Amino acid sequence: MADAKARIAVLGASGYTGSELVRLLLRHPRVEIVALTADRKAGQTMAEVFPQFAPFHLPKLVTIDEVDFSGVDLVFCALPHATTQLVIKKVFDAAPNVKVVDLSADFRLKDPGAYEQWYGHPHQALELQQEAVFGLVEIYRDDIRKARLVANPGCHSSTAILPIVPLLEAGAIEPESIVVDSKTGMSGAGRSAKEAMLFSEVSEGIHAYAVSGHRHMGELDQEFSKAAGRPVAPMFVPVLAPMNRGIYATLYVRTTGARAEDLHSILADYYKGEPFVHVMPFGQVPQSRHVRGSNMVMLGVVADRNPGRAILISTLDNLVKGASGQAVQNMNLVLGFPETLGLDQIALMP
Ligand SMILES: NC(=O)C1=CN([C@@H]2O[C@H](COP(=O)(O)OP(=O)(O)OC[C@H]3O[C@@H](n4cnc5c(N)ncnc54)[C@H](OP(=O)(O)O)[C@@H]3O)[C@@H](O)[C@H]2O)C=CC1
Ligand SMILES: CC(=O)N[C@@H](CCC(=O)OP(=O)(O)O)C(=O)O
Repeated sequence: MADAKARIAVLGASGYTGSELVRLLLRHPRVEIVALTADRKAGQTMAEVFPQFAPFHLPKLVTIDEVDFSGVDLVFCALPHATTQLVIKKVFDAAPNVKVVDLSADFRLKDPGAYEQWYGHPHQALELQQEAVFGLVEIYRDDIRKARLVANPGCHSSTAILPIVPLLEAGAIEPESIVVDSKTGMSGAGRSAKEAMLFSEVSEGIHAYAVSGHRHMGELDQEFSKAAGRPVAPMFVPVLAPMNRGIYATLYVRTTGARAEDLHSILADYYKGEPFVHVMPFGQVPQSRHVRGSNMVMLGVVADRNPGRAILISTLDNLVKGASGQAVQNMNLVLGFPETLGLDQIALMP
């Protein structure tokens, strides 16, 4: 784009990922927010819903039907799963040249059967499902630059795919051995979460959920199988931890003969020069607070006492690199901006 600012709409701005987008976009030098939508909160101002935005001039929250998409360059869609398919179809009908970055799970799975298996209903926008590009920049950068519709990956999935895919591509780990233990903060459940997310239900404790099959398994199967060149079905258990933000995954693998140090070298080479993936020195362990509020992913590789096994640690902020930061990174590529623009936040510590 020339020097004019890109006109941005955020659908679902009254939710957690939508408001995180607004936080990031307000500091982005090449964009202008022209529309913000909500459902139950339509008619309110952003400052009424999120007082931290009171000092900023922002459009009022409206319903999606009130947005004129012909005046928009890029739409972020931060709506619940399933709602999104029909909304994006309508957006493209109204404005075929608009770009869309979708934060929901609706366009991540390429195989319609896999979508139906994990989400319980047939996909309602099959052509768009095939058109969408999986929005994990470090793996699909070139495809994303050319995309009209980018499907931001899930937060658990991003955390696991980033350390595992390079190792599978290198043939350095046994695909059948992968175990992903992924702890998540509560904001992952969204702002309209119900009783199970109350402070009194979640604080001072920790528990696994969706143990017999979490829908992000579909994304892991898809991306791991592609990297390995054959079907892979990892073990994956999500765990809810009493923190607001963050995904902290410990991943266990058996190697195909490589030492843990070799796995570390593969990851360090793969992510050399990547602005948002930091591979820690061998044996060092990142913490979730090292990435909180930033678009960074931190990876650690530790040797197991058994030389044929290794432990990987991967952590990111579910609302930044796991959602809205990743989405802005995608927007930067789609609109031809420098990839890191507006994403220079350093983690909040403590
Ligand atoms: N939270 C996270 O860490 C992550 C979330 N995601 C995905 O991003 C998307 C948004 O998640 P999140 O921000 O957490 O969700 P929230 O529940 O916090 O926000 C949902 C937003 O969508 C609006 N909305 C709800 N139902 C409708 C509807 N039927 N029509 C139009 N608008 C509607 C809500 O409006 P109102 O407030 O007025 O009801 C709100 O603005 C989801 O698909 C989620 O899976 C992806 C990665 C990480
Ligand atoms: C704590 C919690 O409930 N987390 C959500 C994951 C949120 C996310 O990133 O995934 P989607 O974008 O696919 O919704 C879950 O496990 O379903």
